[in-house]
Amino acid sequence: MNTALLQLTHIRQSYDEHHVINDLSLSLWKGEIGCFLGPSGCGKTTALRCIAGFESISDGEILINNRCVSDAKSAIPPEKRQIGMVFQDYALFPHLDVEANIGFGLHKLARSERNARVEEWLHIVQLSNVAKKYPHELSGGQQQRVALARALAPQPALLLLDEPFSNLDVSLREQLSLEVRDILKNQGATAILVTHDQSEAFAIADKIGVMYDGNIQQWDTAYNLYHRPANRLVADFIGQGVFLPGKVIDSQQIEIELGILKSPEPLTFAKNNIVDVLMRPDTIVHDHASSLLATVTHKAFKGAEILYTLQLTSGRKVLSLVSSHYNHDIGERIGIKLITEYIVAFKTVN
Ligand SMILES: Nc1ncnc2c1ncn2[C@@H]1O[C@H](COP(=O)(O)OP(=O)(O)OP(=O)(O)O)[C@@H](O)[C@H]1O
Repeated sequence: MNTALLQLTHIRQSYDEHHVINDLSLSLWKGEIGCFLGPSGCGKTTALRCIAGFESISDGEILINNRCVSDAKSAIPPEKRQIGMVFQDYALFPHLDVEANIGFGLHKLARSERNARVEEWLHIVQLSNVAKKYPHELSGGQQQRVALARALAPQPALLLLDEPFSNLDVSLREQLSLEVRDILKNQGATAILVTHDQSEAFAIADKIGVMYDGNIQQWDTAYNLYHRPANRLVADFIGQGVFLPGKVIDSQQIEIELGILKSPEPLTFAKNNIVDVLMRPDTIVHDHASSLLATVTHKAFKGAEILYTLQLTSGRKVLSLVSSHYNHDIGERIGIKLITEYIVAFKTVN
């Protein structure tokens, strides 16, 4: 018995001759928050629209709660899929006040029950004090909270959020995405979010699908996408870093110019293979006592940390994230050491 709340199996979708979704599969479990992350045009919104039922699919199958809602031959209309939606532009009803917006999808409930549900959601999204106001009288963040409450009040099986924070300024975006995560988790809601903002995806999602050309390259936790990227596309897209050439010594060791890296698990390369090894800014750690030296060629102040660009003896450059208490000058030579839990390496492309 399949227990995923949402299951996409080899789905395809195209506009005319243009294939937008190519053989996309995923499982999202009840109570999980998923996210489609990827560059513009990779098909994130289209994938969400297929799940919502606004687009039909030409191949594969979409199941919600074990019920087929779309396949190549048939599709259940959006309003019968038990989904809630939150859009980038909030899409609130301008002629209805906050209370009426939240109560909009609750017409099947008796009036007292509906009022109680609206009251409860006003409290959850902390908008009881503006219950009688109209959307145009609210800030962007408040409007998005109303949209969230309106979508969740009817208790949908699945909530879909399309770039919900992109109209908000950066600081509010981060704060609201954490708030929304808490609300979804407290309600036990299952949700999928579309974004091209990594920090937003990291802040809110349990599982993130990095998309390219209409397919998911890796469906995984933020930690694994960053530390254990499945391929070069994911490694390049997620976080920062550079590749250094390395030589495979044996099944668990690779030599790079900074020393020998040991892998806790067997590597898939043959001895003497030349590979590209991913160096994240947190792999290169500042260490006064180290005799391994690198020259500061650039620095970007980030507040708590400084992101240094360091030139190695070979002339190659790496990044290093260092506490901003260590404020070095351009041209200074500083001690570094390597900290790696996993080795991320890919076959060198010529
Ligand atoms: N209604 C449409 N008709 C024809 N082509 C479309 C339509 N909607 C989207 N596309 C095309 O499908 C591709 C994927 O679009 P989609 O909006 O899903 O990408 P996205 O990853 O959400 O991008 P963004 O981050 O820019 O919103 C793009 O090449 C786009 O031009």
